[in-house]
Amino acid sequence: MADSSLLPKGKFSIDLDSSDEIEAVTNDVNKLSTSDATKGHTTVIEHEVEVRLADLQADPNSPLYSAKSFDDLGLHENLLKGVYEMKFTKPSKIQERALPLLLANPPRNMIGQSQSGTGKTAAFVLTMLSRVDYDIMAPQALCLAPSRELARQIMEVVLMMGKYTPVKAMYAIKDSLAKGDKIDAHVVIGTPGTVVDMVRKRALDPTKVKLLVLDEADNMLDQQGLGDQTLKVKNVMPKNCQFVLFSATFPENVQKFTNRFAPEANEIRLKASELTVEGIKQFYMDCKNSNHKAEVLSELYSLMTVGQSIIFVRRRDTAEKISQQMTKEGHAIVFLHGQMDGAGRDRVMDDFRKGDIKVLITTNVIARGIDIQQVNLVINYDIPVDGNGRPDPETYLHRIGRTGRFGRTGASVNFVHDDQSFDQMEAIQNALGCDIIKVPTDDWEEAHKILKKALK
Ligand SMILES: Nc1ncnc2c1ncn2[C@@H]1O[C@H](COP(=O)(O)OP(=O)(O)OP(=O)(O)O)[C@@H](O)[C@H]1O
Repeated sequence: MADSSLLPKGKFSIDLDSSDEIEAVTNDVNKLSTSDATKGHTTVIEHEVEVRLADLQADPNSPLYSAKSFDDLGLHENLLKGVYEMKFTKPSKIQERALPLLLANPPRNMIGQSQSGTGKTAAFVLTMLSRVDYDIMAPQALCLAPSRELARQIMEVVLMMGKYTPVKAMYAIKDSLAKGDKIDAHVVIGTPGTVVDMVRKRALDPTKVKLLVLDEADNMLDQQGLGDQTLKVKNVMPKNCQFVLFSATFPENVQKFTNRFAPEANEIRLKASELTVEGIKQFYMDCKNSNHKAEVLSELYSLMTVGQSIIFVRRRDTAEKISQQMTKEGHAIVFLHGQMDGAGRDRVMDDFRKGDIKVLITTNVIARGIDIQQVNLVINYDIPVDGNGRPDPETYLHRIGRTGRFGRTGASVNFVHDDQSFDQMEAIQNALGCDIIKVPTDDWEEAHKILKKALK
């Protein structure tokens, strides 16, 4: 059968040093509800943001800079139509560097790192949509993400970018497939446990998969978390499958796994000093004790006019408790954590995306990947620590990266309330080499002034 993929034929060579420089289709996404909000949110960008973005995209030191246009990246015209309809005018650095390497033949593995909010999703979605042979209705590109929320968001991007292609995409997330049904789609977006389950039940045939993408790859390979399931998925992939790993962070302890997972990969890496996003101003507030944190939070929200914000806590019960307290005080707030059922999580996320709800309180379950451009404040109510209680700079970066998306500005505020939490924050600050500035809790006028300036 003729190959009807959207790959440019014979256009690229593999060369790491080259880095310098319809009617839509099947919306059958396993009948799960998806939000309309993401469709609109990239299309309406305020004038100020546009000006700032144009400046950044012209600045060679910015991660949003590129010398090329999307037209130069060898993408099929049907994909370019999708990209331009999303109002993407120029690629970011990671898109410009990664796409030619990802699309080159023979396919080569990729380990790609770029700051939060710099457009990694488009890089791998365009690769998936380019590699698929649309004449064959079988899973050929599989993308794994750490949460159903992120899988749903990636699906939205697949459907928008693939609007002028005949792509059919389906979910492999919990409850997405009725009993006895099978995945018949070109592109599959899922979470690793459910993919393993579907393969075991023969609902997902992995034999024609050409491309496996791990979004948030360091998280997906974490040996104390999803690593086991992700490896099981890898083990059923065909021999010549291309492995593509993307994240904003690749901590040292997962590097040996990433290199083993994706051998001989083209690698695009960041230096430690490049990890933080310049547009996100970082603050902390020194609270007297853990009860005082709740008071400071209330005070903060009664004083500030915040666009949308996410509050991160360590424990699910804290999320519920604070949500109840703030609801009583009249704030439109919802909580989301991993113990809730899928439909409940989807509802919360959709309401938040639409902007109906302004404040979302959550655990690390959505610390990564979630892209809501209106979020301009992230609060670390609890400083992020890993499974062993040690300060966790990677999770910190991902959490604060929920704001300051693609050149936008935002603020993050850390709550500390004792020596231990202060030391944890300081350890994160030192690890990332960033400045976290104090905002007083005893002078609200001053606090208001500082934060208002940052949130402008
Ligand atoms: N070339 C572009 N021009 C304009 N906007 C873009 C471009 N590429 C991506 N975006 C937008 O930038 C935002 C961030 O992109 P994306 O979610 O892919 O970031 P990311 O690098 O995956 O971040 P994270 O590490 O947090 O997952 C999205 O809203 C996306 O639509």
